[in-house]
Amino acid sequence: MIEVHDLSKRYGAKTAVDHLTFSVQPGRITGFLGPNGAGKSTTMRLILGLDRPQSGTATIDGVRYADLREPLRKVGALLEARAVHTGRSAYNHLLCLAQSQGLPRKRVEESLALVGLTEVAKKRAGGFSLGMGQRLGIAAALLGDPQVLILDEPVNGLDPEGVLWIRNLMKALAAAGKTIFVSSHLMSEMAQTADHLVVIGRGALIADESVDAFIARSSDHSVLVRTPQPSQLAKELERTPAEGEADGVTVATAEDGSLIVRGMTAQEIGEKAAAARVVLHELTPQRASLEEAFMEMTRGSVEYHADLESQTGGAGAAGGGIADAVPPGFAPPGAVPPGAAPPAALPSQDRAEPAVPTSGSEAAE
Ligand SMILES: Nc1ncnc2c1ncn2[C@@H]1O[C@H](COP(=O)(O)OP(=O)(O)OP(=O)(O)O)[C@@H](O)[C@H]1O
Repeated sequence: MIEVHDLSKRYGAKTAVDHLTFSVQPGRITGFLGPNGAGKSTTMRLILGLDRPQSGTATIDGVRYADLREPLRKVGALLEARAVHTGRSAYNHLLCLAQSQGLPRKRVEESLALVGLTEVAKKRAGGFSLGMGQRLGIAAALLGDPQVLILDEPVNGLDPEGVLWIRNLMKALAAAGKTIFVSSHLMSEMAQTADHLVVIGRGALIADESVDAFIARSSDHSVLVRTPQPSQLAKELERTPAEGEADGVTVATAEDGSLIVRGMTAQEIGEKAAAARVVLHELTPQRASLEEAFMEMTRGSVEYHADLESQTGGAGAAGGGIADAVPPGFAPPGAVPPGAAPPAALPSQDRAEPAVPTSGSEAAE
């Protein structure tokens, strides 16, 4: 189990992690979400002892990472994708890591097989594609057959088959009782993978709950209604509520003529329709997607808004422009938010040196 208690980290005037408390339980996949710059990577680095917090603690099964006797047997980590600059073969890269930790050579072969790199094991890792580099990083994380896995954006650079592979791998590991803590920007992927979510914004905790509870808590609940008498039903639903009835009901008409009702349950709508002798062809509660719930819940915590208005000549406001397609707070791949250089590129005076290599690709450099 990972336990984070009252953890805070500042870089100069910037608070990257703000009194964060949560725990990550074994036997399930915990997704770690937050807008760009929310502090996810910093939190993971703090858990892995790669940065020193100003206050608070982060422990793995009650022990700080730096105090773990055999860290790779306890925790495997893949930090955010970086280029693999190694002239070593994938095999030798893993072998160096294994030897530094007293792990048997057979774990190198097993890990390579697990991530599907056996055939290219003798090839120079520096020549690997982003996806192959990710697989190598995951092989390094799995080397010590650790109880806890910390994965920062593991699907980054993977093709659909690779995404499916890592999803199934994480599910199998969680089912085997391991603790899986994984960050991702891909909400649809997280919705299919995670059992539990820890959501942060501007370094502070926004949610620590199941995916279902998180979605249910987002305010966008609506019911889709199909009826041959839409205007009669809309009038019924929107009329001044009687004592004890739901207030603030809104009814919108979709392009296909169906009604989208907010502020009432499907049951209430059905009963009103029956009382008014309105025929219903469909009555379906609409569940927000994880992406919609995430946008709703993190709206106040998004730091980096792209200035889409100026790029689209205001088309965003009118609908149908780029602004409609790109969620706020999500920079395009490779874009660096203003003032937010990736941690790897920043001066290292504020970082503690890792006691042992933790992340795959660059660890043995
Ligand atoms: N070494 C550092 N020096 C200065 N500021 C830093 C450093 N590392 C992170 N930050 C800042 O701390 C904040 C949190 O960054 P972090 O990389 O942890 O966020 P994140 O949630 O992982 O973001 P993303 O989703 O974009 O990867 C950002 O504002 C970032 O600019």
